[in-house]
Amino acid sequence: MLTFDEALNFSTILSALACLSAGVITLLLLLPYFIDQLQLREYPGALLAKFTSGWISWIISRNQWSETVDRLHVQHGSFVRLAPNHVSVSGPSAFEAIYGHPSSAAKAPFYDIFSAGGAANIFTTRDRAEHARKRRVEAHMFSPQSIRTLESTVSVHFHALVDQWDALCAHIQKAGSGGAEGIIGSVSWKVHESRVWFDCMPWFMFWSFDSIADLSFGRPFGMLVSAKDVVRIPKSNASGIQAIAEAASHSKKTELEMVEVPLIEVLVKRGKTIAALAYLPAWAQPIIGRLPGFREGYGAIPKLNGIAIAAVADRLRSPNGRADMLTKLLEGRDGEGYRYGPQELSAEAKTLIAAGGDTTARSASVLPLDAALDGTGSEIAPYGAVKVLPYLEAVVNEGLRLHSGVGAGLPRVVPAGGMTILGHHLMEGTVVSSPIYTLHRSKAVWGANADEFYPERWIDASADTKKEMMSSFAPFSIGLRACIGRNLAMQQLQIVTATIFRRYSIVLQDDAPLEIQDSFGRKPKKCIIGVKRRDLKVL
Ligand code: HEM
Repeated sequence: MLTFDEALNFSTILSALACLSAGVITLLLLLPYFIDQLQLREYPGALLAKFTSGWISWIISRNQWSETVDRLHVQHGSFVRLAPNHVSVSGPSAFEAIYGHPSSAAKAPFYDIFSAGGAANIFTTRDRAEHARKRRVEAHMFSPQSIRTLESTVSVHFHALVDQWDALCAHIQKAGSGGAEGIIGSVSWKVHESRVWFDCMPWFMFWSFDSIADLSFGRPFGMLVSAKDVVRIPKSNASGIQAIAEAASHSKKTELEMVEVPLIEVLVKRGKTIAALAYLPAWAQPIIGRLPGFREGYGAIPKLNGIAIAAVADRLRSPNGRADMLTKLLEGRDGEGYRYGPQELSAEAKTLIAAGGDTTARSASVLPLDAALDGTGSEIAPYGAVKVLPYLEAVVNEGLRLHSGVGAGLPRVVPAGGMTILGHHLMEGTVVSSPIYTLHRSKAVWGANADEFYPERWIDASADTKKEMMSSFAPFSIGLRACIGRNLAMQQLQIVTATIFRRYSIVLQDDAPLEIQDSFGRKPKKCIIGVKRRDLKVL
């Protein structure tokens, strides 16, 4: 038992320790601000952002990333400080300076967490030489010519999607003048007012992930047919990597124990957390990642690795002879004859699933589609017939402008010698980014109706205005690190928009703005639509 004096001493020591820790923490936060090594003190922004990268992480974890940065740019102008070492610069010239071909700014440490538990891949690597090597190996997989040859593979999944939606529409007749409701797989539907109503997001996800899995590994996940968010992963990622190595070297095949996980749910949980953690120092990520609110998303990171490992292992253990992207990755060599090993193969496969599996179309016009598609004799819009339709292209562009898959600024590090942007010299080592969300909504470029979905702007624009619009339109980013899957994404978006809007009459449940998950990827949380078959004379 402590005496009164001892207890007093003990509590004095505790208080002193607490004061000391608070002092050290305050000093650690304040010192860099006053030393101002990167000379960023003059840049405006949220007060906390000047002292800690915890501020931007907090904003991201609150689902307010793109809108907060956009609001700060409206309030303060082109330059906004997002963290002690990070400045966001808005506008087309800044975008070009940071990401365009002449720029040698490398990706920031932000990207490291995206390779956690696996090797760096084409999307995450920060090393210029490694990136160039990967890009050389993979570029031909995504050339317009290669993409055209994939049309017959992806068409199977367009058919599977319309088969499911036709089955949903059939409930309208069955319900007669009354209502009805039910579930296909894990997606619920309701019939009322002569339409079937459902959330289209899971359907587009199933379609998109099945297509990318088929293109990449020669077999779909089977989500569209089962209408369920279920894929299989190895019980342990290490055993999956071992299975890939064995299959690649044609040695014995160890039995691989598998478990089922929900892919879309894993991606959503991972997406909500990973970008918030990514801006924190590497040592803090596993600590914060284990706190309530982050734990589930942090735990989802290795699961995505597992999904990629399973897909590669499965495909190598039972090849089907089709020339899918994995075949090309296996055969692919850079100029020096380098080939991917098991870790690197699964890391690249992860990027294909995560980056390529989330492409959705938003809206379209039916009139020019009928004229172009009548007589093609196909239920699925052939790419050759739809890629030349200006209004369809305008609709897809407008969807990509307002709902671009990535809204945030992609962080880069200012290279040796510094970088001058809009007349401001930024020092070597400064993290710099330019937000796509703000670029796509600038009233100076897009006009007073910048926040409206108005495809006609792409048709009505004069040549000069169109040029200005194009320099402020970068859904796939630009330069050396621009999206490698752009051709595939545009082909998929144009076919799905044309096919769906030609076949069905679609209305939104309400006019309220879509609720968005604003992580590294931006996407609607859900989108309820009312669908019925259009009365087409020719199909
Ligand atoms: C509408 C659909 C898509 C959008 C809006 C989109 C957008 C982007 C953006 C903005 C980047 C730059 C990311 C950064 O710098 O951090 C990127 C990179 C990338 N995307 Fe996409 N993407 C789409 C579809 C696809 C598809 C279908 C694939 C492949 C199957 C793909 C594969 C990649 C890869 C591998 C990179 C990294 C490229 C590199 O660093 O060299 N994307 N994408």
